[in-house]
Amino acid sequence: MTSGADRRVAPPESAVALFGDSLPVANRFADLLAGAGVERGLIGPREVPRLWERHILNCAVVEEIIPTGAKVVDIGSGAGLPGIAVGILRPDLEVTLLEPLLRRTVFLREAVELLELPNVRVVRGRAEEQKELRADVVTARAVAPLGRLAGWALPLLHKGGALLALKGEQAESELEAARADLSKLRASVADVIRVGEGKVDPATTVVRVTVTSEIDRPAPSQSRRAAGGRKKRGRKR
Ligand SMILES: C[S@@+](CC[C@H](N)C(=O)[O-])C[C@H]1O[C@@H](n2cnc3c(N)ncnc32)[C@H](O)[C@@H]1O
Repeated sequence: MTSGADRRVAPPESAVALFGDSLPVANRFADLLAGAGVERGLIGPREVPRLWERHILNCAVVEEIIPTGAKVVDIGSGAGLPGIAVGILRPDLEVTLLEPLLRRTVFLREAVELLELPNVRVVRGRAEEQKELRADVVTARAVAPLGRLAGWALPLLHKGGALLALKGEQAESELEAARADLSKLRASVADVIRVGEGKVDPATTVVRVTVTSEIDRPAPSQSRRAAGGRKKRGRKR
């Protein structure tokens, strides 16, 4: 994978302060995005000068509202945002990068290996098709409108878990527009919060949707039927 050394963008002071001892790894990630990320079309070349502020730092600060040791699923990770940025900063988290496109999962697997991130793994697939994945926190940036995203994310969450959707300045109006959809999905409370104040400018706007109910599990008789399709006829005794 090309390192992007020729397009290297020096980390700003804010990155030095935020990443601390992890700065060399974050720096390697920035180089990968500027190199292979641009060459393979995962990041636009015009993003390179603003890789740190607009992408890596903007995403990494979400860690502020992720509990210690949480299982995190990053839906539509793309080039690893926010999943890899958060995984670098928080080795206590178990991060799954969920991405359907092969080209992107190849990049993500190479990046995770090169950056030596044992707490980050890559799963290829669409969020709405996941049967086994469960999480304490789901993150997503620039993947889908809030109502649709919540429809994919909420079934993956444990009770008390939260979807953290990184949104721009339209976050409040997007949340209002999605309230009816949210109320149909699963009992939840939603708010808009700003994270990274004083660390990144502008601060990152997050719509947080916290689930307050257990995951609906089909009753055993229903699940047997669902698994087998038609109801099995027993031999008559
Ligand atoms: C615009 S990109 C954003 C990538 C990254 N999150 C970022 O902020 O740079 C949207 C990503 O969502 C992925 N995606 C689209 N539909 C998806 C789905 N149903 N489940 C999971 N990922 C999906 C796409 O393949 C793409 O990588």
